[in-house]
This record gives sequence, C-alpha cells and structure tokens, in this order.
Amino acid sequence: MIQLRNITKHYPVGFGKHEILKDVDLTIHEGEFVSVMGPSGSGKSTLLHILGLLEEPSSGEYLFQGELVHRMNDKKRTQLHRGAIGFVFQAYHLIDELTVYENIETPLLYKNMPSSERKSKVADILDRFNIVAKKDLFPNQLSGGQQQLVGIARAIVGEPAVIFADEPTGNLHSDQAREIMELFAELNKKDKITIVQVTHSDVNAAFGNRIIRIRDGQVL
Ligand SMILES: Nc1ncnc2c1ncn2[C@@H]1O[C@H](COP(=O)(O)OP(=O)(O)OP(=O)(O)O)[C@@H](O)[C@H]1O
Repeated sequence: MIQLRNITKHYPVGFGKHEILKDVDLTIHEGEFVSVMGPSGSGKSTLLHILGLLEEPSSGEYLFQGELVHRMNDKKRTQLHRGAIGFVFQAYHLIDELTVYENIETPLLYKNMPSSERKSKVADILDRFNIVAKKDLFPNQLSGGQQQLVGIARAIVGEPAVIFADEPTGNLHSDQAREIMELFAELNKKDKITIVQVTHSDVNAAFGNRIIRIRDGQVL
C-alpha cells in the first residue's frame, strides 16, 4: 500500500543542512497496524507527516497504492489526502469554535457530499463512538479522551484506507489511552483500516502487529 524509497528530509542551517531523515526505505502493507518508535528527535513525526502528505520529502520516492505521490498534480494529491488518508494528532487539533458534530462533519464538507448523506454518516459515527449526547458541545467542554474520540471520528468519517496517528494518547491518562488503542485495534480488524502510529509506549505498540524502529533519521 505504501512504499518509501530513499526518502530524505533536511532543513537548511546556516550554510549547511540538518538531516532529519536519511535514505529511508519502508513498505507498509494494507491491513497492517504499525507502530513507529524511537528516541525523541529521531524523526518519527517528520516521517509520519511525509506519509500523511502534510510535508514533502527533500528527495526520494513515495508510492501510495502504487502511484508516485510527487508525480501527482495538486488536484489528485488533494483527493488522496481527503479521500484515503486520516490523520490523528496528539493535541487533537479540533476546531474550538465548532461543535463536536461540526468538527466531525468538516472533512465531508470538503468532499462536497450532499447534506442528507453527511448527516447520516456523522450520526452513525456519533452513535458508534457513544458520543451522541456530546454532539452540541464544544471541544473545551470535553475531557481529553473524549476530544481524541472526536479527533478519531473526524479522521474516519470519510472512510480512509489508512490512519496516521502521531502519539494519539500522548496527552491522556492510561485508562483513556487503553480505550483509544482498543478503538484503533477495532478499526484495524473490523473496518480493515491500515494504521500507522507514532508512540513512545510499549503498551500502545503491543496493540499493533509490527514495530518500526527509527534512530537518528534512519530506519533500523
Ligand atoms: N520545520 C523544521 N525546521 C527545522 N528543523 C525541524 C523542523 N521540523 C523538525 N525539525 C527537527 O527535526 C528533528 C526530528 O523531529 P521530529 O519531530 O520528527 O522527531 P520525533 O522523533 O518525532 O521527536 P519526538 O519524539 O520528540 O516528538 C528534530 O531535531 C527537530 O528539531
């Protein structure tokens, strides 16, 4: 499903450059639940952002479902971003001014989905995640665990093929973290969504079926 070949990422520093990722080769198959682990600053988030099309590599090739991402025109890339990829952030990144319902609905508005279909999809997810009673609340009226549930609901409402999650339980206490990990495991098994998470936690990584270790910008 995903293939990286010789991916590098660097930032300019003075007259030189700071290399964040060095010649990363990586294959992720459909249906996997992969955990990316490594020390702080080793390049995990950078790698995830490249996979999630939030950043571009400095060089190398990224194939998504067999297609070279850097060869795609903007329209195709946006379609891929909106249609096939869901992203979950450590700090949730919900829109404070929108209700739970509106936050979850947002990706569907970008897809120009008819209103009746949007309503039914959002209602299904609210029901599935047991947050119907919270639908008119704003993010700051929710616990961290509930906010992350909304973050995940927003990521999957468009039925993506893959979810990228950057330390999704980093701000949560252990009970909430376990609930979120159980949800990811269910989305992986039942809904067949491929999952790639960055985590510092062995407990979280145990929910997945493969660990990718990264150190100093290189996959070990
Ligand atoms: N926009 C940027 N400009 C310059 N340097 C950057 C930029 N983004 C990230 N870096 C640097 O890249 C390195 C890797 O960062 P990254 O966030 O990928 O690490 P990480 O493994 O996810 O770390 P952590 O576990 O602490 O979140 C860090 O040294 C960081 O300072």
